[in-house]
Amino acid sequence: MAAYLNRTISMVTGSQTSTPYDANALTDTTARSLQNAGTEKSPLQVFVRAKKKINDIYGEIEEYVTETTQFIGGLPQEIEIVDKEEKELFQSYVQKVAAIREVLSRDHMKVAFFGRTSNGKSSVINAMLREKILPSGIGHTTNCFCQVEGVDGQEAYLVKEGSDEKLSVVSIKQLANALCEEKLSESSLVRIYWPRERCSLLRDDVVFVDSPGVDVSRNLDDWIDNHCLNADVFVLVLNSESTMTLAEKSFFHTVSQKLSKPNIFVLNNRWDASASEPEFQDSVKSQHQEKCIDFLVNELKVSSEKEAAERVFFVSAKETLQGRLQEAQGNPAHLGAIAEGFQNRYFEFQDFERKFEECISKSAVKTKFEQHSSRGKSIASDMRLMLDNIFDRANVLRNNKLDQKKSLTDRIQKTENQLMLVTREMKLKIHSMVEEVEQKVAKALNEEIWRLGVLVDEFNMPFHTEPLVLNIYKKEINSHVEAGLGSNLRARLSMALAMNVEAAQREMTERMHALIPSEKVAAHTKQIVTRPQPFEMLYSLNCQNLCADFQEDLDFKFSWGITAMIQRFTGKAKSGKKQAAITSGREGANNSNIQNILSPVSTEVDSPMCLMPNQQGITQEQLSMISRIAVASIGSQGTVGGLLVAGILLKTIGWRVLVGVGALYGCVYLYERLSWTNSAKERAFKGQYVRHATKKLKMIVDLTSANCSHQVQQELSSTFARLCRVVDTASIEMNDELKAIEGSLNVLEANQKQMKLLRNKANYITNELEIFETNYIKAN
Ligand SMILES: Nc1nc2c(ncn2[C@@H]2O[C@H](COP(=O)(O)OP(=O)(O)OP(=O)(O)O)[C@@H](O)[C@H]2O)c(=O)[nH]1
Repeated sequence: MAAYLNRTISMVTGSQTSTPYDANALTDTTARSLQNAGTEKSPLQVFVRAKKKINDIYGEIEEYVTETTQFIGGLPQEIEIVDKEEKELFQSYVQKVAAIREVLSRDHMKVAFFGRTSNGKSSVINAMLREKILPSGIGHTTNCFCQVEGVDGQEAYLVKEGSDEKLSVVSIKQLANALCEEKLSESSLVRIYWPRERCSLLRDDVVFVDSPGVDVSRNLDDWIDNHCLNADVFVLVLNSESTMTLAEKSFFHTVSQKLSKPNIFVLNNRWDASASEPEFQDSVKSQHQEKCIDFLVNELKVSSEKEAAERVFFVSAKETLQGRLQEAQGNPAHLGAIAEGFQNRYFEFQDFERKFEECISKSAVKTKFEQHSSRGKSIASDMRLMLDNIFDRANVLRNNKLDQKKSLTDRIQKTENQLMLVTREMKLKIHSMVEEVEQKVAKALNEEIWRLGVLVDEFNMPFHTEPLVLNIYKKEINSHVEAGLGSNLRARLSMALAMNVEAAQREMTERMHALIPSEKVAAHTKQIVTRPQPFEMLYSLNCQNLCADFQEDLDFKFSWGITAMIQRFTGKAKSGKKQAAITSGREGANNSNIQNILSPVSTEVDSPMCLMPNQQGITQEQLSMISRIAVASIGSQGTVGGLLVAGILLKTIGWRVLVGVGALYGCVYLYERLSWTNSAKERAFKGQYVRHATKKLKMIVDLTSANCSHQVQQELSSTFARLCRVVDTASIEMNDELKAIEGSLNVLEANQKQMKLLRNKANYITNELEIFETNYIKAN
């Protein structure tokens, strides 16, 4: 081993100063360090390093593809920037990379040996492996394809084609037996796993394929298809004792047809035989050399003449193996029965090995890793392209979302401003409408009150002074007046008012709808609870309560009686002043007494009119009392006075005139007394009622008009409030929408950031592969 290393180093460095045997003098440590140096400088290390590097890069690619696929798969559904097909495409890249990594892990440098039976193919492999692994012997020993490859651990085993069973192999004899145990098809493959540690070539991932002799089979096409297509180097093992046969030539013709420029080495084996005839050695060698070069250059056209000269060797596998086995035991290689010229043949074998290593390493790196590298670059570029597309789509979506956000923000702002404006305007509108309604109702009610007499005259229920009947009459006349007034007011006002209210509501609705996005108007309009019936004004006159304190006075009163006269005179004098007082005090009276008047409780209290003082501080009751005293004083007490008055009158006017006047007075009295019938009483009742009701109704004009205006205000305010709620709901929805858009934007931006990162990673991977190609493929 040490000698081999020494020579290898000499050949690599070009130094010829030390002999192979000088290595014996080297210490173990020096030998080991040389061995390491040799290993590190071995051309096979290029493949080993390249394999490690491309494996590392593919590890990164796998990580990258997995990360990207997970990222794409995890993109939220609502962000519709990736469809199902794309996700599946990304997923397919994970599988592709896994498959490439699987192939990569199995990538090795493969050398296949072909030649006629017994040319020494197995012997050459054994010599290269420095151990007798494959059985060799006279006759046809290799009856199927045998692939020798390294395996971790100490145990050697073989696996036959179509089986997973590991058959343990300890010795060569066992292996030979195992191979012969059953009849194997000549193109079937037996894999022999040999501990890597026992052979540097196996450690460096070189796989050896031994074949049955090309002269024993006609299925050469199958051989090539099954075992040769991924071979990096072919070694044609010839028997230097004879010439190249047609079978050998035709096999390699087929190989060169199926593969583009295969790397072919030609080993003229058994060259030790030439030692017995040294006089013909050179001429035979040059003949063989010429033919082999011609075969490679002119027939197969796989290499130039210069290259071909470097690929033809004259060796002795048998001797080399023997020498190496001696070395392994610590003996010189030449120990034992070795023919003349061993040293040169041994050197030539080593030369072959070095060139073979250079060639196979270069070839395998190029054929295997160049493909992986370009596939890796294409995967990275595909991923980057897909990410670019998705990124662009995300950008379009983001710009859309930004536009949406802007228009929605503007819309919300505009809605808020408009809502304030419309609210202000609607407040004014409602206020003016309310005032208008108040005025209209007051005017209409006043007019109706002035026409109350007509309404009362229309009441034609039979009248009777009997108290029970009179009570019913009063109730009915109250109802009649209430209903009549109500219907008159409705006829005059309701239609116009309702139309005004509806017009105002329509305007409100239109103004408010203008604040809601058009697409939402329909949905929101449904939410507005519309009134089942159109707006109708209620005039709560409640005459029953209002006139509950009405007290009729149906006693006969002589119109020329003293009391009536006093009342007439005092009434005329004071009527103007009284009317003014009532008008000016009405406001205050209304405010203080109106609730009492309208409320049922007011019926139980004394009539305000009964208690109302006149302008001189005398009540009606007091007035009546005075007139009664005056009559009584004349009728009962004043005999003297009466006589005195009569005497004065008699003396002044004359008794005839006095009697005439008295008779006339009596007639008038009689007339009035007789005409005080039921219908006269009814008229008197109605007159009194009209006066009373007019007085009472005038007191509630303001309240009624205020009540009506309040109804309008209520109606319009509630409509406006409902519309405000609708606008508020729409605003809330718009705000929610805005939040959702902002959320989507955040998600999009975060995803775009991640996409950029992944794109950069793809660039990094491409860059790594470029460097790999520069260092390992273009440098070769
Ligand atoms: N003298 C001499 N004999 C050799 C040499 N190489 C191989 N032999 C012998 O030739 C015989 C056949 O060798 P193998 O290695 O089995 O030849 P092979 O091409 O593998 O034969 P098959 O497996 O039958 O195809 C064996 O007896 C070897 O010892 C050599 O370089 N010189």
